Amino acid sequence: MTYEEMAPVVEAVDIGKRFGSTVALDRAGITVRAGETHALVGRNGAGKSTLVDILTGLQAPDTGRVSFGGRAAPPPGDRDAWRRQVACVYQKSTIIGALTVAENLFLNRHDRGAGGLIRWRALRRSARELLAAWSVDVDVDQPASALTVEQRQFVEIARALSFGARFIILDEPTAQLDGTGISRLFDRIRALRAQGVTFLFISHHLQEIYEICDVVTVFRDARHIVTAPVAELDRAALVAAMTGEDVSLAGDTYRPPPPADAAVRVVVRDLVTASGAGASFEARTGEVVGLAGGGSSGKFEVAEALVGLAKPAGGKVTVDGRTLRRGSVPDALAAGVGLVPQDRHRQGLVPLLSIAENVTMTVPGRIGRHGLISPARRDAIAHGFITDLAIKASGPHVPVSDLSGGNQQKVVMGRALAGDPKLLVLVTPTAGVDVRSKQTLLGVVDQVRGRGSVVLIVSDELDDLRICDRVLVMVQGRIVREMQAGWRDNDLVAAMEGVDLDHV
Ligand SMILES: Nc1ncnc2c1ncn2[C@@H]1O[C@H](COP(=O)(O)OP(=O)(O)OP(=O)(O)O)[C@@H](O)[C@H]1O
Repeated sequence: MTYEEMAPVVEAVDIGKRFGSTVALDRAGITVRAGETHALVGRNGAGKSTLVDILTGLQAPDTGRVSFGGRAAPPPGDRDAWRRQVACVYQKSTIIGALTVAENLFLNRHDRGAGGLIRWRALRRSARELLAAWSVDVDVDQPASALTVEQRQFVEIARALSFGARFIILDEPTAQLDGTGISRLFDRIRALRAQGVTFLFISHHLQEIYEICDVVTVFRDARHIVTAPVAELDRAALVAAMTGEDVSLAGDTYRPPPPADAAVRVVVRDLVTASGAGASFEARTGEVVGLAGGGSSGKFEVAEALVGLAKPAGGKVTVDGRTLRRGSVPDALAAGVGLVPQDRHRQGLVPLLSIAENVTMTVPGRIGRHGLISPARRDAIAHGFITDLAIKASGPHVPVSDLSGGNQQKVVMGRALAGDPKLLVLVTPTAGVDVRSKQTLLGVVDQVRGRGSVVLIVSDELDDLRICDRVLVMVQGRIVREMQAGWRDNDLVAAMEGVDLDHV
């Protein structure tokens, strides 16, 4: 039997799925063959997550059929049968932090001894054996909350394999990893692939697709557009398939820096976070400053202390001469700070409220007076953002929970912009956003700087940092380098890793 004749690991044919008037999938499908690492790409709202829900049995399709290894998928409610076929490792953990790693691995399938008692020693041993079998080096007795993102992903993969599944879906697995974490994940994917595990890999980072995947499937507007070996679809063709148009993503990113005598608007003086990271810097009218660094650099802690999400241990922040009250987001908002936080699920949005309610939440003054809200004004503001940020939604009243992940991120951006901020702090602003929308979001930064505001971009994404006038690089809780626009990628990456290429 040739490779092509072998039944695919998974095949989804003619899948249709609607949510009310929204068509999420329109006779779409995918075929994934044994041993390949298969990428699924598409713009925000193209239908990727909906397909994943259908492939993992979390949602039933309206039409079409799914089969695994040539056999029809299990009935909808039979979770155990689905788990034996497929698992998805999501960006959001499905691990329970309060339980140990061992308990998480064998949750609800404890090996019970006489009298129905859980045999803890046996359970821990099985957990250790399981992780050892897949070369995952993690202490099974520690609480799962102590795991890093990377370890958590490995534990979730091992758990999936222990149910018998040899087909694993990774949903934007690199989104929360730094450079070294990503290479370790890729090493593991390659090793598992050699052991016969098949992956479906979802990512908005196209270079990752070329690095780790063999085959790519593109969805656009709820439809399957193309499936091809990655070697046969270059970057331009891939983006064209995703967007339906010939686009050049390059573009001239150089802008002249603000004049040296531009007024200083933001001063961060000796800011120290609870964990001991620190930063001091100033920013001028119209300046875009990057704050970069790897996983343990402390950049996120500094950003949280700066905007009041966490209480700093010391130092002060002033915006246009006004000192922000420590640890107070309301005070930061009142002083004209706009924020796109790192965790949009916890700090970003109220899912059940509409786009309009979410984007105007922090600016009651703009949508009414004396406590009376003008729905028309609110909708007008939301309409503006839906157009400017290219949010894929039928209108301003759609609840944010109905939007795809990338479109939710754009709503968070809209909310940060709604107050016409003097200082806009963007933490990993393009996480989960498709290549084209990334341009739109970063283009918005240009408009904000054009109005004289200061923008702080906290990220380790080179595309985010490229639009900055200068980038402050943090390593182990300190700013160690300042790099002016025009840096070379290698130099910035080396600086973030704590290596100085000029001196080696
Ligand atoms: N529960 C739901 N209710 C209503 N509409 C939904 C629901 N889930 C998804 N949709 C809609 O279905 C479409 C496809 O969404 P999906 O989440 O599958 O996109 P995606 O390709 O995963 O996008 P992203 O890259 O942003 O994660 C979108 O228009 C979305 O708004």
